[in-house]
Amino acid sequence: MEAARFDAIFWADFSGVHDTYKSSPATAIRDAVAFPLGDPLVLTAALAGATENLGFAFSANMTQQHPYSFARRVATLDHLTRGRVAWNIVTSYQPSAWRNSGFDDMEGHAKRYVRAQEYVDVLRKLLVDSWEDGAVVRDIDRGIYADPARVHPIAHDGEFYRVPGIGLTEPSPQRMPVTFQAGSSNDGREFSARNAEAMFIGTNSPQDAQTLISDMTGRLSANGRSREDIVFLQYMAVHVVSTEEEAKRKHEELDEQAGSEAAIAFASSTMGTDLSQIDLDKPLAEHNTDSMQGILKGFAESAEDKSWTFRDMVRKIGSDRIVGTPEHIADELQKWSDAGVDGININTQDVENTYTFLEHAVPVLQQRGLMQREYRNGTLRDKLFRR
Ligand SMILES: Cc1cc2nc3c(=O)[nH]c(=O)nc-3n(C[C@H](O)[C@H](O)[C@H](O)COP(=O)(O)O)c2cc1C
Repeated sequence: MEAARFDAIFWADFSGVHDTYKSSPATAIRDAVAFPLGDPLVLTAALAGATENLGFAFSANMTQQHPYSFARRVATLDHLTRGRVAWNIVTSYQPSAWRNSGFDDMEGHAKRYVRAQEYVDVLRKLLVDSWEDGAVVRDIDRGIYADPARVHPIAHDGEFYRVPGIGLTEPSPQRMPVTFQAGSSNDGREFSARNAEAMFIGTNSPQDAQTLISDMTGRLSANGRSREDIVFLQYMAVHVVSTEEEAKRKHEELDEQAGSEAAIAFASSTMGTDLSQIDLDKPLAEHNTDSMQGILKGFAESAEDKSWTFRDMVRKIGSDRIVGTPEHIADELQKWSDAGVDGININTQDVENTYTFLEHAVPVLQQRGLMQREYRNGTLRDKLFRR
């Protein structure tokens, strides 16, 4: 990926099993639905020394670790990678994840974003405010490592967290990891407008992306930020094939996967609804969920006659896709770029397809100016924002 000059690799992550479907973890275990899961932060540490420019974006939800220890781990990774880490701030729609961390149950949608805000605030205080610039003196002659007058306790006493002390880690190249966020409900957008430097979007068309970006531009400005302070990344599965016949076969194979029990189990968790209890051909209409609201609403509203069914939604959660020759892929991605989307979170779905993409699609995308040919210097933040 680094040879192809990707900005970053992204690891999704969960801290529970997807067990909403049939009220059981059996399907997730049998069909390996986001299971088993290693720890992306540990993987990042292992890959730090094998790479120089590739960014590492990982999801981490706020139930998993207290912000004090998470701040230390993230800062250590930022040191190890010399400023190449990004954190996808996840509020977690998975009841099992909350229970695994000692909560009786998952908190409600709005409250999860309130908790996430405080979590981010604590992280920022520890990583940015606690140590002033210049606090590290490292004066061997005078025997001084750091100036105590420039390292401050954060004295945080909030609704969810209490952290009186100082950050434990020496300031890292980026201090705060680049912040990603993927929720697109009203609360999710407000949260992104305040905190995110990258937003994952799962809109249904370049036009819908344009509408979302324009809505976000207003929200950013209401928070004293601007369009230039954030990048929008549409997520998309991409499959390289060389003929129409091959494309047809690939679509059939992917349709089959998208309708599989594994896909339904994952969608059940995402939608907060046991889909084994629902006629999948029923229109989604006004389905309400405490789980993933933004994408569901965007999807339901994208069909003017509101005719999308639960089965269509399962497919959508399995990811929109482009299947075609490298030139076709470039034409399609150009449409997203023209709509103002800054990048694509490409899901190549399996290792073989990843290599096919690297070999055949990347050169065409680079030729069209849709992918970079060289990295910029600096941290991941410098690279993403062309500083
Ligand atoms: C591209 C993308 C990646 C996501 N990755 C994760 C993840 O790794 N772990 C997780 O628990 N949720 C993940 N989510 C879910 C979001 O963090 C968020 O909870 C969800 O989109 C619901 O937010 P909303 O109700 O505000 O729209 C992801 C969502 C998207 C679109």
